[in-house]
Amino acid sequence: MAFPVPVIVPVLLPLPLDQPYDYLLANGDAPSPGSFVVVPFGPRELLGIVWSRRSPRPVATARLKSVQTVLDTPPLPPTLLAFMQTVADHTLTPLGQVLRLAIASTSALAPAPLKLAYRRGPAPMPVKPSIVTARVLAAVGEVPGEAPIVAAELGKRAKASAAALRQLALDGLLQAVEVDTDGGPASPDPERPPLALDPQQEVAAAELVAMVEAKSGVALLDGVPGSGKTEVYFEAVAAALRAGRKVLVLLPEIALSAQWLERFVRRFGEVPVAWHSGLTSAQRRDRWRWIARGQAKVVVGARSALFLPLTDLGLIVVDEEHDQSFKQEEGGIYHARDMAIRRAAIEGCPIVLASATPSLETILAAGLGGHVEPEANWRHLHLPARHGTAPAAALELIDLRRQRPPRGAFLSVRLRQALQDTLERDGQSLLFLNRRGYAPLALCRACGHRFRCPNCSAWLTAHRLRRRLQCHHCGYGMPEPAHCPSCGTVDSLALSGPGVERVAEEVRQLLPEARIAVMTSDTVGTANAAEALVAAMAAREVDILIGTQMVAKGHHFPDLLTVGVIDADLGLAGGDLRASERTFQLLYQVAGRAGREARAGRVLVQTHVPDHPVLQALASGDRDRFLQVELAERQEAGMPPLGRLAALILSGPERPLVEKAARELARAAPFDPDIRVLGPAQAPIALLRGRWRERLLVKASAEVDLQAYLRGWLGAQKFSSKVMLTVDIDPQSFF
Ligand SMILES: Nc1ncnc2c1ncn2[C@@H]1O[C@H](COP(=O)(O)OP(=O)(O)OP(=O)(O)O)[C@@H](O)[C@H]1O
Ligand SMILES: [Zn+2]
Repeated sequence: MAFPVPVIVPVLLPLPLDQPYDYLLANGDAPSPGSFVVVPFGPRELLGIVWSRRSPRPVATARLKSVQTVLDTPPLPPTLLAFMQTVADHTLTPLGQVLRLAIASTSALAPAPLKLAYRRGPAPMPVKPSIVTARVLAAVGEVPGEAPIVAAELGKRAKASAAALRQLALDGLLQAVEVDTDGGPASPDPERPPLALDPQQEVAAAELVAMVEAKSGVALLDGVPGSGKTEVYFEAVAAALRAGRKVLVLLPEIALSAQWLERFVRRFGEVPVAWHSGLTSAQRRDRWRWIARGQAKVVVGARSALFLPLTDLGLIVVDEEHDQSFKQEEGGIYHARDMAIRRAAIEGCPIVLASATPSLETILAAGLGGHVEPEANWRHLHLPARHGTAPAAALELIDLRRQRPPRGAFLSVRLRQALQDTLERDGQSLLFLNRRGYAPLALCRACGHRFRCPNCSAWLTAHRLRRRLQCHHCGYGMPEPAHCPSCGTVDSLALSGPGVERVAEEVRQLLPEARIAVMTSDTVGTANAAEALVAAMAAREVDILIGTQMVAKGHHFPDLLTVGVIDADLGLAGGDLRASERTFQLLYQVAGRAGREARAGRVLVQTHVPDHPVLQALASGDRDRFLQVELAERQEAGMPPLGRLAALILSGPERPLVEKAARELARAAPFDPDIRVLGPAQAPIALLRGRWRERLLVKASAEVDLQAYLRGWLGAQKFSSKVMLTVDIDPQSFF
């Protein structure tokens, strides 16, 4: 006689741990890897998932605790489990922390709400049924086995009250059951007619469709703004849908993507399933379930969507692949574009990276720029011209050293005239300044005291609308002071430099008749507000839109004729490795908003350094030469993408402890002739949200297995509980 044998199941918990723990499951078959379970952990109960690999430190069976519940949520698919392991290995993030990314919210696991429904019950047909009874029984069908009908629907069809149905159930003529009525989202239809593609679009679309059919490949879809990149990759989306497979599209700031969604609906007739941080918990729950059950055919989302339990993927798209928002900097540091390439490989599907200004990483991998051979399986698809007749907008540099704005103002005469002309020609203008608030610096006129954040090494930014001084790193804020805290002088607050609010003030004085709107995360705090403002701009209810990088992204405003860049030099200061690359990307993208339809556009760029390579590249339109020069410089310096970097950041509330830990860590670095460890050095933002920060930078040549080196080094380190180590592989920011 066989006794039920308890099985041992490894369970991964969403904690910063690298390994699963073993648990016992009494009397049962081991649930498949990826299944959701609830287990005791210390005094708590935690949700975890069954992992595919046993704990490397086995514990005697007698001491193992038991799994409490196995949920009937669909298990995470094996490809997602493999992907999670890949992310953990690449980013040196504990596996359990990666799991946390994949189980975005536990409420998402709640089963679908059930509805009351009726089917035919066991009691025999009455000889003389009432009229209502006859109608109801006709509606549910004669045989007990038939599919139940939801109560409300049945009541309507048979013109019967809820009470009448209940009575019939008591009589056994009906049988009450509960059904899951969530049929999932409507499916986008690939068979709707696409736009007629122009020849260059046609060629690119055909290549992408071929990749979808071949189920592999990485394509850089490199097209100037307005060339129709979206329309082109929509054809690849259609091909994947026709093949019965699913599609994941990653967009930066999905909350801002109303125009993209509209175009999707025009092409496919239905909205895709959107996934982003602005969802309510009910929306999150429904959508997660649709995805887990395979009902969502197209999912569009911000970087977090990369960890959704999609199966049968036929295509991944990363739009605006160069965008900084794809890098998650906290709670598991990863780059969604780089990880998306890995997920595509695991899923066995192609991936499209779309951009008008690809990152140097992508340029290099695609073999563009002639530096190296493209990586195997990479393709470069080029759309060199705008769709339609609109010529590219003319770009003019305004040398602020010669054409100085009037005293106390920030717009040169040339730019002021352009705004006025545009208004008279009934066109719209866009002014871009990548700085929120009114002024970046607040100081006392009498003693020069500057206001800084108590929690961060940063100056406070003045926000006029709210009459407050604010820290953009930690959110600390204080009301505008009536007197100087240092010398006591009353009314001595001076605000220095421009932010978008101040530019808006200047434009309002200049063109009082113009309708002006400001677009920053302060003025449009929610996705709905952003959507409304974009709609107002598209509907010509705004003459001049002034904003931060929020205005640069993907918008298509047919009557936008003039783009003005208030301070092109802003991003060039500071000496960040990617300062030039990023400034070029941002300005090129903003410039691309001008003159997108019938009327020609122009772009005016104010700068103090018109000879800077970035500004010369913008003025000449020679992007590829600029990229060559940048790549050559990176090669010279051994910097990414031609070399590799990792940043180690130590932080904690007590400065001496952090500094000591950083020194000890540096001292313990193993020798390797191909690796240099730089630092420790105080971080540029030495105090952030009340934590002191020290940085080390690890620099290696491209062939080195940096992760292996770091694992060997960091694995042996012990830190005080008051010091935290954060590892940032391929860092994008260096603050
Ligand atoms: N073949 C086509 N037929 C009709 N309209 C098109 C076609 N291709 C593109 N368009 C239109 O041209 C505009 C620009 O296209 P789209 O936004 O796809 O370009 P893009 O390259 O993604 O631009 P950006 O990089 O600026 O976001 C859109 O309004 C789009 O609908
Ligand atoms: Zn702060």
